[in-house]
Amino acid sequence: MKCVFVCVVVLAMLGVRVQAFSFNDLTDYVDKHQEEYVEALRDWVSIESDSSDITKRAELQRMMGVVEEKLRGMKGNVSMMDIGTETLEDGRVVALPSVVTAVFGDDENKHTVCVYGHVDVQPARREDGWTTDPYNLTEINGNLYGRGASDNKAPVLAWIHAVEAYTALNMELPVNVKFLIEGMEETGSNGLDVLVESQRDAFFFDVDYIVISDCGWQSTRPALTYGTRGNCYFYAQVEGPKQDLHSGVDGGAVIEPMSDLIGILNSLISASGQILIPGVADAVADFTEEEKKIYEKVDFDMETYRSSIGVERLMYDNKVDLLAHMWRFPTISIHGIEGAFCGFGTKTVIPAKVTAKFSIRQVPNMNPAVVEKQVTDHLHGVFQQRKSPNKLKVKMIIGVKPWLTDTKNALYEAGKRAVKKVFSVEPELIREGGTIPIARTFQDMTGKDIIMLPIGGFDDGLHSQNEKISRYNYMEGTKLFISFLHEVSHIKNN
Ligand SMILES: CC(C)C[C@H](N)C(=O)NCC(=O)O
Repeated sequence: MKCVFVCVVVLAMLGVRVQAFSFNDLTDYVDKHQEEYVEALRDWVSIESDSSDITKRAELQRMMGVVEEKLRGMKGNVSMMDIGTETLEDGRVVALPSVVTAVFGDDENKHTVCVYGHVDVQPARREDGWTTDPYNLTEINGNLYGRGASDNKAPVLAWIHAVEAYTALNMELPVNVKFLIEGMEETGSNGLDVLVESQRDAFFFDVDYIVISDCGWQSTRPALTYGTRGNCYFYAQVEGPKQDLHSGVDGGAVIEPMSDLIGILNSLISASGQILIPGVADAVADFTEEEKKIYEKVDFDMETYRSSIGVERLMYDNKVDLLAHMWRFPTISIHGIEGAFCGFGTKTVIPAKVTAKFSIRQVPNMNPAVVEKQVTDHLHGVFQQRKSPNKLKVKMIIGVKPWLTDTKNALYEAGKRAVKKVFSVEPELIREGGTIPIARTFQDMTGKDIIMLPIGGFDDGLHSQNEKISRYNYMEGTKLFISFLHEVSHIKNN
């Protein structure tokens, strides 16, 4: 408190008036700066910071520099943390993008909140079926379309703008705020867990709470998220002839790698979504009656969801089972096959080497190391039965554990009050089917309380064509973060 008093006196002597907290002034500030916020998002979206494409690594590093510059401009204590290198499939060693950290305030009488976010994106090309240029933010009917708009550039900007609003109005930040912004989230947060471990007694020493806004609501109702699934991402490669062959000339003479690959992929999952790999489902935590009751109450309209994603029928015909399979059961998705013919036209090739990419979402109490062995043994077993002369290689590329927390604590209460203040409704408590790789690391390595405070809409189309965030969610989300910081400052020390 003494420190706060001294600061106020010094600022008064310098003729700077410290304004008392006024939520209305802060929200007016956000409303008046809407266009600037949209322009900032436009600048960020224009950078193709795709972490999965090594040819875009310079752009990704430029993106990290833009974040650094913005935070420096706000007079934060900013660092660009080097997180080492990664070795690519072809053996090349390349630098990982720097992680940006920034510190606003070090008042030991205040709580310290660490905001985690990422500014890398999934790939996007106009030809994928986008109606607008994915890297040129385009507003249509109140929605801001662009790759990374919702995942996770607008939420990161909203956090920055929340802090900026306090300082621009000479209003004291109610808590110390630290930022940790990375550029590899979409590909498993490579290098970040090592950084978190090494910073446990440095950057994290005074952090009380970690907040993540890298997810979305389940409906139009604001939500607080208390669980994410993990992910095990696999490559399965079948290699046959020394080069591609002609299916007319050579077809019939060779056992085709693609047929082998499709054959083994077909052994992963049944038509009704049941995982067929022995042992994988055994570790899954029991689905309790208590949990079912929670899911029954979730404000989620299956029909709205079904039509928003454009399918005829969903895998389950009741809300509880559907939510359970989106949030708390493992699922297998087959993403693509490298080396396979996938262009326009009717090329009649026999591909010589094909690599399938698939992933298995992880839930409590699965263990990626165990899943890796189960999948590898299973695929080799099925492949062996085919008696193929081709070669199979199976490799787990990403192995991330799920995250789950208890919401009965002061942090979630602060989140609830913040939502109520801005949206005049109680938030929904939801889980998330996607993966935030570092969430579990934060939990295990720092032991800090974590909250997920999403501002994305349920229909934002993350990773898909026409990803967007609504102007409403972006602006009200900024107000939510302002309110949250204020509410956290009221948490009593134990
Ligand atoms: C909805 C997810 C938690 C958002 C996240 N940024 C993400 O896409 N993570 C990677 C994933 O594949 O889930």
